Amino acid sequence: MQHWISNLTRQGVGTVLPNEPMSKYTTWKIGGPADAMVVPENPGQLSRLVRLLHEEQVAWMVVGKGSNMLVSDQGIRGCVIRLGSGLEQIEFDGNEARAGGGASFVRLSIMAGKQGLTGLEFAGGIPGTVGGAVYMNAGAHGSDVSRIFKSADIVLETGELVTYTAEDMKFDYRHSVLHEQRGIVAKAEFMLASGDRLEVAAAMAAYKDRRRKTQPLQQPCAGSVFRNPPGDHSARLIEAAGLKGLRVGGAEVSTLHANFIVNTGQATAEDVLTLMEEIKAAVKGKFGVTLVPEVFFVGER
Ligand SMILES: Cc1cc2nc3c(=O)[nH]c(=O)nc-3n(C[C@H](O)[C@H](O)[C@H](O)COP(=O)(O)OP(=O)(O)OC[C@H]3O[C@@H](n4cnc5c(N)ncnc54)[C@H](O)[C@@H]3O)c2cc1C
Ligand SMILES: NC(=O)C1=CN([C@@H]2O[C@H](COP(=O)(O)OP(=O)(O)OC[C@H]3O[C@@H](n4cnc5c(N)ncnc54)[C@H](OP(=O)(O)O)[C@@H]3O)[C@@H](O)[C@H]2O)C=CC1
Ligand SMILES: C=C(O[C@H]1[C@H](O)[C@@H](CO)O[C@H](OP(=O)(O)OP(=O)(O)OC[C@H]2O[C@@H](n3ccc(=O)[nH]c3=O)[C@H](O)[C@@H]2O)[C@@H]1NC(C)=O)C(=O)O
Repeated sequence: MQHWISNLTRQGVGTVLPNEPMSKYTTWKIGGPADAMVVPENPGQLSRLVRLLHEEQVAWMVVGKGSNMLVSDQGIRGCVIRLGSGLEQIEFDGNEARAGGGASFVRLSIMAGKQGLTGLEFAGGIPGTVGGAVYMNAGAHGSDVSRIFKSADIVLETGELVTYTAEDMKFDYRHSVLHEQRGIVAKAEFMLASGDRLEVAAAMAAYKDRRRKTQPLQQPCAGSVFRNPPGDHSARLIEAAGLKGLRVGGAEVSTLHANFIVNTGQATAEDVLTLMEEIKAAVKGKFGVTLVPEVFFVGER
């Protein structure tokens, strides 16, 4: 076992899982092993873990629910951090919601609705963590995280804990400052408004119904594969290029939604990457538009 892995085991910074298959932690169900996954159970363990990795110069990354991530078949060299139960708590204080970075974003939205709070209805079908949603400025149905975000406690690469406001986060379409400055969202606060419980529930049910009809929720996928180009929809371009149903190995352009790639059973990361390249080439050739991936490819290739 590598020195740093046995060292982490001794340091009490959370559960250490050597050689952990990442396919268990991605919604595509794809990905080779991480050298080690570490699951800190509380903010203190998280800070100490990041500080130790920094001191030992071990490469690390954080995974939420792996719903926007393509992990290489060779897996990930270094440490993958996944937030444990003490970083999944959700609480409400008046119109404010506070959630650990590892909390389910869907669960947060459902609980907010039950409290009679409005603002998180859009999150009902986004199957990630609060940390992943803040990192991505996740959004749907005309809203996104930036509209309700108040602040976040973030552990920086050095282990230092900072509190970032909405301005600090530099939110944009599927973008936050964390794309340039590495850090882990340990906790986030959202400012909601008091609303009508029944109206919130009805809006969420309508969004859910629309998703069921337009997105392949029953097949392993990672949501939209490509960002939308300004003023257009990647799905429209991919469908118009005649690519629905196109397959490479076990990866297929969804026949329901053209910007989703589904794992039909045994897809590898290479299958998905090759299919993405074919889609990009066809759309560029036909419409002159360069599609930009929304999903992150991580690991060794
Ligand atoms: C069926 C389906 C529907 C979807 N619909 C939508 C949608 O409508 N709108 C939308 O925006 N997205 C959608 N997505 C994509 C995805 O759910 C979102 O991007 C989500 O916010 C990712 O969260 P995650 O926890 O799974 O992040 P992951 O995929 O685990 O990670 C994504 C990125 O966030 C980083 N990250 C994760 N946790 C943290 C943390 N605590 N601190 C700092 N960085 C972190 C990771 O390092 C990585 O770079 C959909 C996906 C699926 C499968
Ligand atoms: N295709 C894929 O690869 C994946 C798709 N998904 C989809 O994403 C969505 C969220 O997934 P996940 O984060 O894992 O949460 P869950 O599916 O675990 O949802 C947790 C609970 O919330 C309920 N729920 C989910 N969405 C809504 C909503 N919009 N309004 C009200 N209640 C809701 C669920 O009810 P109920 O059981 O009735 O839905 C369930 O009781 C689900 O629709 C799921 O099917 C999730 C992961 C991977
Ligand atoms: C799923 C994601 O977010 C989704 C989010 O759920 C939905 C709903 O708000 O709006 C975006 O999709 P989208 O632009 O494809 O929205 P949809 O409403 O599904 O489709 C838009 C339009 O594209 C066209 N369309 C869609 C699907 C398809 O197979 N073919 C097609 O031509 C239709 O004209 C449709 O009206 C987000 N995607 C991006 C890249 O911005 C994600 O980011 O992972």
